[in-house]
Amino acid sequence: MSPGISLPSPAKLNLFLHIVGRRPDGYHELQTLFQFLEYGDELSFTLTPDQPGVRLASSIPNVPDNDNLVIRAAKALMTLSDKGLPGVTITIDKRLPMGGGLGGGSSNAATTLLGLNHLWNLGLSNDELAGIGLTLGADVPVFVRGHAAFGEGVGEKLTNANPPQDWFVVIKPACNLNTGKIFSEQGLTRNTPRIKIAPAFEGDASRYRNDCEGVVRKLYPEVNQSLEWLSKFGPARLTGTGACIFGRFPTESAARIIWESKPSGVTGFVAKGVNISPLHKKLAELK
Ligand SMILES: C[C@](O)(CO)[C@H](O)COP(=O)(O)OP(=O)(O)OC[C@H]1O[C@@H](n2ccc(N)nc2=O)[C@H](O)[C@@H]1O
Ligand SMILES: Nc1ncnc2c1ncn2[C@@H]1O[C@H](COP(=O)(O)OP(=O)(O)OP(=O)(O)O)[C@@H](O)[C@H]1O
Repeated sequence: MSPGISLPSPAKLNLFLHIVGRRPDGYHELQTLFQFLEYGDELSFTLTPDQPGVRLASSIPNVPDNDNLVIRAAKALMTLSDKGLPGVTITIDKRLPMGGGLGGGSSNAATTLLGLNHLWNLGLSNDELAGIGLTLGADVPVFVRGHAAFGEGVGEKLTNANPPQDWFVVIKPACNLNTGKIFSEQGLTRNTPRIKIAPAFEGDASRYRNDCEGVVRKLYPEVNQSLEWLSKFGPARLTGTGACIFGRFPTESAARIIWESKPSGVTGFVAKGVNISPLHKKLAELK
């Protein structure tokens, strides 16, 4: 049996997302609050000393392996090392909807960076891994660092935060949504005044919003309908550029009661918000 490990690749929520400006390269400057969910994909890494290189046990639908963030992250690490590294087969057990604003691809990239740093004994620091992660996507660094955080810039300037670890009902409306398209919409709010990060948010993200919500609601009636339904029970909001939305509840049972009353055909899940990533909890157990 070849040595290997299995690691969680959790989802994130943007508890709020403000667009505060635009950089000369067209990217939007954000202020956001990231929290992890105790729910996500699972990645398994099996070393294959007799077979060099990195490969997926099976492909993800509609994502060529060379574009898969897992392969891109593994290759980025491989090129950094001059050691003869053993090959690895990576299995992705996907639970997170893709293109849902839950950061599944970015989280998979971060789990790969941390998992292979561990398995290959590369000794890279989380700062170094976050730097590599940023070249793969703006949301990768927060998953690498593994602590709930305020994100600024495009989300890479991180300040640790401790929002309440509530329970969430997450709904995936039946539409697929493209981040680039939402950020290029004319009607998008791009001038929300910057807020002072600490301690203004302490414990209460409910007075903040997601600036993408207006255009997403207009373009995707499915998102609008889901938000209308979920907001009957408390504040409900979009995560990232959507399409997923979430409602916050103080207890698991409160969240489950609402989940059980969902209209037929609605998909999603119930999960706890956590300030330390499940990935980092698992890695700490392995040390
Ligand atoms: C929406 C968030 O999930 C919030 O956490 C992230 O900001 C998404 O960041 P990301 O994963 O880097 O997004 P991508 O899917 O690579 O971005 C697709 C496209 O959206 C636009 N984009 C993305 C992020 C950003 N801050 N400003 C942008 O204008 C860019 O045109 C980019 O080419
Ligand atoms: N391992 C992967 N898992 C999911 N998507 C991947 C992966 N590798 C590449 N991708 C590509 O990335 C796109 C975005 O996927 P992801 O699940 O990260 O979306 P998201 O939840 O909207 O992320 P974000 O909140 O960062 O915008 C997918 O549509 C897919 O083409």
